[in-house]
Amino acid sequence: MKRQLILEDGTVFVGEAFGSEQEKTGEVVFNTGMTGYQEILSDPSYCGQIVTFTYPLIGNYGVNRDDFESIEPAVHGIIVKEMCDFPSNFRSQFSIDAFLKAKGIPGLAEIDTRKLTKKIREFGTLKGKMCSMDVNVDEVVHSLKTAVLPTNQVQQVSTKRAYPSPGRGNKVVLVDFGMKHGILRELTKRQCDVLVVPHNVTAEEILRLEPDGIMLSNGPGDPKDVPEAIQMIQGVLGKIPLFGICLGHQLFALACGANTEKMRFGHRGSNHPVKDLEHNRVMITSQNHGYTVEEASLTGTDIVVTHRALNDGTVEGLKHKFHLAFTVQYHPEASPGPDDANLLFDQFVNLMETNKKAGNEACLNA
Ligand SMILES: NC(=O)CC[C@H](N)C(=O)O
Repeated sequence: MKRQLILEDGTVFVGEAFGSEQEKTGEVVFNTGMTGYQEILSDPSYCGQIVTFTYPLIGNYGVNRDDFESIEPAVHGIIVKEMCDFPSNFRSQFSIDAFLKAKGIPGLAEIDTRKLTKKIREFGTLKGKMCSMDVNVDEVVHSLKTAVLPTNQVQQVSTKRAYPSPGRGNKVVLVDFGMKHGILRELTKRQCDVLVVPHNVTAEEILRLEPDGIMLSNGPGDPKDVPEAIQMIQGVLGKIPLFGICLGHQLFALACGANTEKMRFGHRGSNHPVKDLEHNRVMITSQNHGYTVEEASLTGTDIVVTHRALNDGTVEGLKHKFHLAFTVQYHPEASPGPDDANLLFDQFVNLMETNKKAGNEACLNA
């Protein structure tokens, strides 16, 4: 069966349909990872987006029960050059096609994904719609041009209620803005006693729990659409050690008085080189972001750049000059991708330990 992707600039890509028959609109983005499609399609930060894979063959090792980054995928569509119909792997339980059908997500194969990616690189991310062949293209283009992207993605994917992930180590409040489960796995691996809380938790609620640390997760959309989180961060900063990832990093920057801006086409993939400026080391990182912290806006704030993207020089890490708080724009939990930056979770545990030993003084006078 044929299906088409219609873009807001009028471009139409006709290919083979797979997955669900639902028609969905979204911001079309590309991911340059060579593996890890299951983690990518279940990463809640893709909420409302349609993901094109630049790697030409997707689906060959199937979908298994272990590699999900969320229970309900929030992505609005998947585009590939070639979809493997007969996956082969000892862990595979179903095909992408069967999985997407069950989850109401449309797929499109056999289109020129290089052409689509080049277009996005040149013009920036575009709104698009995955449609059947009998729609009126002009009408769809018109509706895409006037469509406003949603602003409530974090609300859609964040947990509705707090839930524990018990451990015997440091007490961590993990704020779920659309958390990848890899973050929870890394904290659990380090024996942390985690309480996952919804995105709209207040600073008072967190302080009442007396945690040893607070972790801000990744999440979808524009960080400026989550003002309640910015306020919460201002309320806990300097009182509890803090570690933020991706959306958490952007929210931290906003809370400290810096600014964020939308990038032309963002960073999505598991092969992004980042320089750790403090240790003069380069890491290959996993990334998925369309916004970035505007470097010029850091002047006059109390935060400094600790990491930088080597491809385009954008800010990839920050730390507070006076408080125990640091954040990264990339994904140290990997899943998918290289775990070069995994030690940041150890660094977070060390901060919590240091602060506890100092009777919380370290946090105030870092
Ligand atoms: N993975 C993330 O947390 C992404 C953050 C934000 N939604 C962005 O696109 O920049």
